[in-house]
Amino acid sequence: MSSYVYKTTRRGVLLAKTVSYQVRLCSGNFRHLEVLKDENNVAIVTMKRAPVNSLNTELLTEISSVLTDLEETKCSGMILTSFSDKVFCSGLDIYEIFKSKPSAIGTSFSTLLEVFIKLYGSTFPTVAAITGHAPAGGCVLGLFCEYRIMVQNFKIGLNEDQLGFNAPSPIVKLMINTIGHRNAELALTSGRLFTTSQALQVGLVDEIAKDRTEAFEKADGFLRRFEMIPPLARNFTKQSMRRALLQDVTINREKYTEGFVSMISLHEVQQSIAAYLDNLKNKKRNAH
Ligand SMILES: CCCCCCCCCCC/C=C/C(=O)SCCNC(=O)CCNC(=O)[C@H](O)C(C)(C)COP(=O)(O)OP(=O)(O)OC[C@H]1O[C@@H](n2cnc3c(N)ncnc32)[C@H](O)[C@@H]1OP(=O)(O)O
Repeated sequence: MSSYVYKTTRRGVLLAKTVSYQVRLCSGNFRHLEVLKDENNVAIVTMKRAPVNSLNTELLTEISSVLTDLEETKCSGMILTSFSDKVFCSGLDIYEIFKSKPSAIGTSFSTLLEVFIKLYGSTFPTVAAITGHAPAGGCVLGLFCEYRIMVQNFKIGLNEDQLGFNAPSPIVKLMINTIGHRNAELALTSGRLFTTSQALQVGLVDEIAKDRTEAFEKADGFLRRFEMIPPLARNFTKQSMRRALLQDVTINREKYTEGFVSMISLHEVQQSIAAYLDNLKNKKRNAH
Protein backbone atom coordinates (compact mmCIF):
# COMPACT_ATOMS: atom_id res chain seq x y z
CA MET A 1 0.00 0.00 0.00
CA SER A 2 1.44 3.34 -0.94
CA SER A 3 1.43 5.78 1.89
CA TYR A 4 0.22 9.19 0.84
CA VAL A 5 1.32 12.20 2.73
CA TYR A 6 -0.52 15.49 2.79
CA LYS A 7 1.07 18.85 2.37
CA THR A 8 -0.86 21.84 3.49
CA THR A 9 -0.03 25.22 2.03
CA ARG A 10 -1.48 28.64 2.53
CA ARG A 11 -3.47 28.20 -0.69
CA GLY A 12 -4.79 24.75 -0.07
CA VAL A 13 -3.98 21.17 0.62
CA LEU A 14 -2.02 19.16 -1.91
CA LEU A 15 -1.81 15.41 -2.03
CA ALA A 16 1.77 14.42 -2.53
CA LYS A 17 4.10 11.52 -2.09
CA THR A 18 6.88 13.63 -0.72
CA VAL A 19 7.75 14.73 2.76
CA SER A 20 10.06 17.49 1.63
CA TYR A 21 9.05 20.37 3.91
CA GLN A 22 6.75 18.76 6.39
CA VAL A 23 7.47 18.82 10.05
CA ARG A 24 6.71 15.67 11.93
CA LEU A 25 5.43 16.21 15.43
CA CYS A 26 8.33 15.07 17.55
CA SER A 27 6.77 15.00 20.97
CA GLY A 28 5.09 11.65 20.51
CA ASN A 29 6.02 8.31 19.07
CA PHE A 30 2.76 6.90 17.86
CA ARG A 31 1.93 3.43 16.68
CA HIS A 32 -1.52 4.12 15.26
CA LEU A 33 -1.32 7.76 14.28
CA GLU A 34 0.62 9.92 11.89
CA VAL A 35 0.81 13.55 12.87
CA LEU A 36 2.10 16.16 10.48
CA LYS A 37 2.18 19.89 10.84
CA ASP A 38 2.57 22.50 8.14
CA GLU A 39 4.28 25.86 8.27
CA ASN A 40 1.01 27.46 9.43
CA ASN A 41 0.87 25.16 12.43
CA VAL A 42 -2.11 23.21 11.08
CA ALA A 43 -1.96 19.56 12.15
CA ILE A 44 -3.10 16.63 10.06
CA VAL A 45 -3.81 13.70 12.33
CA THR A 46 -4.20 10.45 10.40
CA MET A 47 -5.51 7.34 12.12
CA LYS A 48 -3.71 4.29 10.79
CA ARG A 49 -4.82 1.31 12.80
CA ALA A 50 -5.36 -1.21 10.01
CA PRO A 51 -7.62 -2.55 8.77
CA VAL A 52 -10.54 -0.35 9.91
CA ASN A 53 -9.28 2.05 12.60
CA SER A 54 -11.30 0.40 15.34
CA LEU A 55 -10.88 2.45 18.49
CA ASN A 56 -9.06 0.40 21.08
CA THR A 57 -7.70 1.96 24.26
CA GLU A 58 -4.25 2.33 22.71
CA LEU A 59 -5.49 4.33 19.71
CA LEU A 60 -7.76 6.44 21.92
CA THR A 61 -4.88 7.14 24.30
CA GLU A 62 -2.72 8.23 21.38
CA ILE A 63 -5.44 10.58 20.09
CA SER A 64 -5.80 12.01 23.58
CA SER A 65 -2.07 12.53 23.88
CA VAL A 66 -1.85 14.26 20.47
CA LEU A 67 -4.65 16.61 21.49
CA THR A 68 -2.69 17.62 24.57
CA ASP A 69 0.35 18.27 22.36
CA LEU A 70 -1.66 20.36 19.95
CA GLU A 71 -3.01 22.52 22.76
CA GLU A 72 0.45 22.99 24.26
CA THR A 73 2.00 23.90 20.92
CA LYS A 74 -0.87 26.30 20.13
CA CYS A 75 -1.82 24.55 16.94
CA SER A 76 -3.90 26.73 14.62
CA GLY A 77 -6.20 23.98 13.35
CA MET A 78 -6.54 20.26 13.03
CA ILE A 79 -7.73 17.89 10.31
CA LEU A 80 -8.64 14.42 11.59
CA THR A 81 -8.61 11.70 8.95
CA SER A 82 -7.92 8.07 8.12
CA PHE A 83 -5.19 6.24 6.20
CA SER A 84 -7.94 4.25 4.49
CA ASP A 85 -9.98 5.17 1.43
CA LYS A 86 -12.74 2.85 2.60
CA VAL A 87 -13.13 3.31 6.35
CA PHE A 88 -12.73 6.50 8.39
CA CYS A 89 -13.22 4.67 11.67
CA SER A 90 -15.25 1.55 12.47
CA GLY A 91 -16.12 2.65 16.01
CA LEU A 92 -15.06 1.18 19.30
CA ASP A 93 -13.02 -1.98 18.98
CA ILE A 94 -15.80 -4.54 19.39
CA TYR A 95 -13.33 -7.09 20.75
CA GLU A 96 -12.55 -4.74 23.65
CA ILE A 97 -16.20 -4.68 24.67
CA PHE A 98 -17.14 -8.27 23.81
CA LYS A 99 -16.46 -10.86 26.52
CA SER A 100 -14.06 -8.44 28.17
CA LYS A 101 -13.48 -7.65 31.80
CA PRO A 102 -15.56 -4.71 33.09
CA SER A 103 -12.30 -2.89 33.87
CA ALA A 104 -11.17 -3.13 30.22
CA ILE A 105 -14.55 -1.92 28.92
CA GLY A 106 -14.45 0.92 31.46
CA THR A 107 -10.94 2.00 30.47
CA SER A 108 -11.85 2.06 26.79
CA PHE A 109 -15.02 4.10 27.34
CA SER A 110 -13.44 6.47 29.83
CA THR A 111 -10.62 7.15 27.35
CA LEU A 112 -13.23 7.94 24.69
CA LEU A 113 -14.73 10.47 27.10
CA GLU A 114 -11.28 11.96 27.63
CA VAL A 115 -10.93 12.34 23.85
CA PHE A 116 -14.35 14.00 23.78
CA ILE A 117 -13.35 16.51 26.47
CA LYS A 118 -10.14 17.45 24.64
CA LEU A 119 -11.41 17.36 21.07
CA TYR A 120 -14.86 18.88 21.55
CA GLY A 121 -13.37 21.45 23.91
CA SER A 122 -10.23 22.21 21.88
CA THR A 123 -9.25 25.85 21.56
CA PHE A 124 -8.28 25.35 17.89
CA PRO A 125 -10.71 24.69 15.00
CA THR A 126 -11.21 21.04 14.12
CA VAL A 127 -12.45 19.35 10.99
CA ALA A 128 -12.97 15.70 10.12
CA ALA A 129 -12.05 14.59 6.60
CA ILE A 130 -14.16 11.43 6.52
CA THR A 131 -12.65 9.34 3.76
CA GLY A 132 -14.82 6.24 4.28
CA HIS A 133 -17.43 4.58 6.47
CA ALA A 134 -17.99 6.03 9.94
CA PRO A 135 -20.34 3.84 11.99
CA ALA A 136 -20.99 4.27 15.74
CA GLY A 137 -17.82 5.48 17.48
CA GLY A 138 -16.53 6.56 14.04
CA CYS A 139 -19.47 8.93 13.68
CA VAL A 140 -18.93 10.00 17.29
CA LEU A 141 -15.33 11.03 16.51
CA GLY A 142 -16.60 13.10 13.58
CA LEU A 143 -19.23 14.71 15.80
CA PHE A 144 -16.54 15.77 18.28
CA CYS A 145 -15.05 17.93 15.48
CA GLU A 146 -16.54 21.26 14.46
CA TYR A 147 -17.05 20.42 10.80
CA ARG A 148 -17.38 17.24 8.78
CA ILE A 149 -16.49 16.69 5.13
CA MET A 150 -17.33 13.24 3.85
CA VAL A 151 -16.34 11.45 0.68
CA GLN A 152 -19.34 10.28 -1.34
CA ASN A 153 -20.87 6.80 -1.29
CA PHE A 154 -20.06 5.76 2.26
CA LYS A 155 -22.13 5.36 5.40
CA ILE A 156 -22.20 7.19 8.69
CA GLY A 157 -24.40 7.10 11.76
CA LEU A 158 -25.01 5.86 15.26
CA ASN A 159 -25.97 2.22 14.78
CA GLU A 160 -25.51 1.18 18.42
CA ASP A 161 -29.11 -0.05 18.65
CA GLN A 162 -28.26 -2.62 15.97
CA LEU A 163 -25.64 -4.03 18.31
CA GLY A 164 -28.17 -4.31 21.13
CA PHE A 165 -27.30 -1.32 23.27
CA ASN A 166 -28.22 2.33 23.29
CA ALA A 167 -26.03 5.35 22.65
CA PRO A 168 -25.20 7.05 26.00
CA SER A 169 -27.14 10.24 26.74
CA PRO A 170 -24.37 12.82 26.05
CA ILE A 171 -23.97 11.53 22.53
CA VAL A 172 -27.73 11.60 22.07
CA LYS A 173 -27.61 15.30 23.04
CA LEU A 174 -24.78 15.90 20.61
CA MET A 175 -26.73 14.19 17.84
CA ILE A 176 -29.81 16.30 18.66
CA ASN A 177 -27.65 19.46 18.59
CA THR A 178 -26.39 18.42 15.17
CA ILE A 179 -29.43 17.08 13.27
CA GLY A 180 -32.40 18.13 15.43
CA HIS A 181 -34.64 16.16 17.77
CA ARG A 182 -36.92 14.52 15.22
CA ASN A 183 -34.15 13.30 12.92
CA ALA A 184 -32.06 12.16 15.89
CA GLU A 185 -34.90 10.16 17.42
CA LEU A 186 -35.72 8.46 14.12
CA ALA A 187 -32.06 7.71 13.41
CA LEU A 188 -31.08 6.51 16.89
CA THR A 189 -34.06 4.25 17.54
CA SER A 190 -33.43 2.39 14.30
CA GLY A 191 -29.62 2.47 14.49
CA ARG A 192 -29.71 4.16 11.08
CA LEU A 193 -26.63 4.50 8.95
CA PHE A 194 -26.95 7.40 6.49
CA THR A 195 -25.37 7.45 3.05
CA THR A 196 -23.09 10.44 2.50
CA SER A 197 -25.79 12.36 0.63
CA GLN A 198 -28.48 11.55 3.21
CA ALA A 199 -26.07 12.69 5.91
CA LEU A 200 -25.62 16.00 4.10
CA GLN A 201 -29.38 16.42 3.83
CA VAL A 202 -29.95 16.06 7.59
CA GLY A 203 -26.84 18.06 8.51
CA LEU A 204 -24.84 15.19 9.94
CA VAL A 205 -22.06 16.19 7.56
CA ASP A 206 -21.41 19.69 6.27
CA GLU A 207 -19.97 19.04 2.83
CA ILE A 208 -19.50 16.18 0.40
CA ALA A 209 -16.26 15.53 -1.43
CA LYS A 210 -15.78 13.39 -4.48
CA ASP A 211 -12.54 11.94 -3.18
CA ARG A 212 -9.84 12.31 -0.55
CA THR A 213 -8.06 15.16 -2.31
CA GLU A 214 -11.23 17.21 -2.51
CA ALA A 215 -12.02 16.40 1.12
CA PHE A 216 -8.65 17.89 2.08
CA GLU A 217 -9.15 20.97 -0.07
CA LYS A 218 -12.50 21.56 1.58
CA ALA A 219 -11.09 20.92 5.06
CA ASP A 220 -8.38 23.46 4.38
CA GLY A 221 -11.03 25.88 3.10
CA PHE A 222 -12.94 25.50 6.38
CA LEU A 223 -9.83 26.24 8.44
CA ARG A 224 -8.99 29.27 6.30
CA ARG A 225 -12.36 30.83 7.15
CA PHE A 226 -10.84 31.71 10.51
CA GLU A 227 -7.67 33.37 9.28
CA MET A 228 -9.17 36.81 9.83
CA ILE A 229 -11.05 36.01 13.04
CA PRO A 230 -9.22 36.77 16.31
CA PRO A 231 -8.57 33.32 17.84
CA LEU A 232 -9.47 34.48 21.35
CA ALA A 233 -12.93 35.65 20.30
CA ARG A 234 -13.48 32.53 18.24
CA ASN A 235 -12.54 30.32 21.14
CA PHE A 236 -14.73 32.16 23.67
CA THR A 237 -17.70 31.70 21.38
CA LYS A 238 -16.91 28.04 20.79
CA GLN A 239 -16.52 27.34 24.50
CA SER A 240 -19.72 29.13 25.38
CA MET A 241 -21.65 27.06 22.82
CA ARG A 242 -20.12 23.81 24.10
CA ARG A 243 -19.84 24.47 27.84
CA ALA A 244 -22.97 22.64 29.02
CA LEU A 245 -22.10 19.32 27.38
CA LEU A 246 -18.43 19.60 28.30
CA GLN A 247 -19.22 20.28 31.95
CA ASP A 248 -21.72 17.44 32.08
CA VAL A 249 -19.24 14.88 30.71
CA THR A 250 -16.34 16.21 32.79
CA ILE A 251 -18.30 16.11 36.03
CA ASN A 252 -20.09 12.84 35.36
CA ARG A 253 -17.35 10.93 33.52
CA GLU A 254 -17.23 8.17 36.12
CA LYS A 255 -21.00 7.84 36.25
CA TYR A 256 -21.27 7.57 32.45
CA THR A 257 -18.46 5.04 32.38
CA GLU A 258 -20.12 2.88 35.03
CA GLY A 259 -23.42 3.10 33.16
CA PHE A 260 -21.77 2.01 29.91
CA VAL A 261 -19.94 -0.88 31.57
CA SER A 262 -23.13 -2.14 33.26
CA MET A 263 -25.07 -1.96 30.02
CA ILE A 264 -22.40 -3.68 27.92
CA SER A 265 -21.88 -6.40 30.54
CA LEU A 266 -25.55 -7.47 30.47
CA HIS A 267 -25.94 -11.02 29.22
CA GLU A 268 -28.52 -9.99 26.58
CA VAL A 269 -26.24 -7.24 25.28
CA GLN A 270 -23.27 -9.62 25.03
CA GLN A 271 -25.53 -12.04 23.12
CA SER A 272 -26.56 -9.26 20.72
CA ILE A 273 -22.94 -8.29 20.14
CA ALA A 274 -22.12 -11.97 19.42
CA ALA A 275 -24.96 -12.13 16.88
CA TYR A 276 -23.79 -8.85 15.32
CA LEU A 277 -20.24 -10.20 14.97
CA ASP A 278 -21.57 -13.40 13.35
CA ASN A 279 -23.54 -11.28 10.94
CA LEU A 280 -20.45 -9.21 10.12
CA LYS A 281 -18.44 -12.38 9.43
CA ASN A 282 -21.23 -13.92 7.32
CA LYS A 283 -21.48 -10.75 5.24
CA LYS A 284 -17.77 -10.98 4.58
CA ARG A 285 -18.01 -14.70 3.70
CA ASN A 286 -20.93 -14.11 1.33
CA ALA A 287 -19.08 -11.26 -0.36
CA HIS A 288 -16.30 -13.66 -1.39
C1 LIG B 1 -21.05 13.97 23.80
C2 LIG B 1 -20.28 13.10 24.68
C3 LIG B 1 -19.84 11.90 24.05
C4 LIG B 1 -19.60 10.84 24.98
C5 LIG B 1 -19.15 9.62 24.30
C6 LIG B 1 -20.27 8.77 23.97
C7 LIG B 1 -19.79 7.58 23.25
C8 LIG B 1 -20.88 6.93 22.55
C9 LIG B 1 -20.45 5.82 21.67
C10 LIG B 1 -20.17 4.60 22.41
C11 LIG B 1 -20.72 3.42 21.78
C12 LIG B 1 -19.96 3.03 20.58
C13 LIG B 1 -19.95 1.77 20.24
C14 LIG B 1 -19.23 1.29 19.05
O1 LIG B 1 -18.58 2.01 18.35
S1 LIG B 1 -19.31 -0.40 18.80
C15 LIG B 1 -18.64 -0.63 17.19
C16 LIG B 1 -19.67 -0.45 16.16
N1 LIG B 1 -19.08 -0.62 14.86
C17 LIG B 1 -19.72 -1.17 13.86
O2 LIG B 1 -20.85 -1.55 13.96
C18 LIG B 1 -18.94 -1.33 12.58
C19 LIG B 1 -18.74 -2.75 12.25
N2 LIG B 1 -17.93 -2.88 11.04
C20 LIG B 1 -18.42 -2.72 9.80
O3 LIG B 1 -19.56 -2.39 9.58
C21 LIG B 1 -17.46 -2.94 8.68
O4 LIG B 1 -16.36 -3.67 9.19
C22 LIG B 1 -16.94 -1.66 8.03
C23 LIG B 1 -18.06 -0.99 7.22
C24 LIG B 1 -16.39 -0.68 9.05
C25 LIG B 1 -15.78 -2.02 7.05
O5 LIG B 1 -16.21 -3.00 6.14
P1 LIG B 1 -15.13 -3.81 5.29
O6 LIG B 1 -15.90 -4.70 4.38
O7 LIG B 1 -14.17 -2.87 4.71
O8 LIG B 1 -14.30 -4.63 6.35
P2 LIG B 1 -14.71 -5.94 7.17
O9 LIG B 1 -16.12 -5.89 7.62
O10 LIG B 1 -14.29 -7.12 6.39
O11 LIG B 1 -13.79 -5.77 8.45
C26 LIG B 1 -12.38 -5.96 8.39
C27 LIG B 1 -11.93 -6.54 9.72
O12 LIG B 1 -12.13 -5.56 10.73
C28 LIG B 1 -12.93 -6.10 11.78
N3 LIG B 1 -13.75 -5.03 12.35
C29 LIG B 1 -14.65 -4.26 11.74
N4 LIG B 1 -15.19 -3.38 12.58
C30 LIG B 1 -14.62 -3.60 13.77
C31 LIG B 1 -14.75 -3.00 15.06
N5 LIG B 1 -15.57 -1.99 15.31
N6 LIG B 1 -13.99 -3.51 16.07
C32 LIG B 1 -13.14 -4.52 15.86
N7 LIG B 1 -12.96 -5.12 14.66
C33 LIG B 1 -13.69 -4.67 13.63
C34 LIG B 1 -13.76 -7.17 11.09
O13 LIG B 1 -14.22 -8.09 12.03
C35 LIG B 1 -12.75 -7.76 10.13
O14 LIG B 1 -11.88 -8.61 10.86
P3 LIG B 1 -11.38 -10.00 10.25
O15 LIG B 1 -10.63 -9.65 9.01
O16 LIG B 1 -10.54 -10.59 11.32
O17 LIG B 1 -12.62 -10.81 9.95
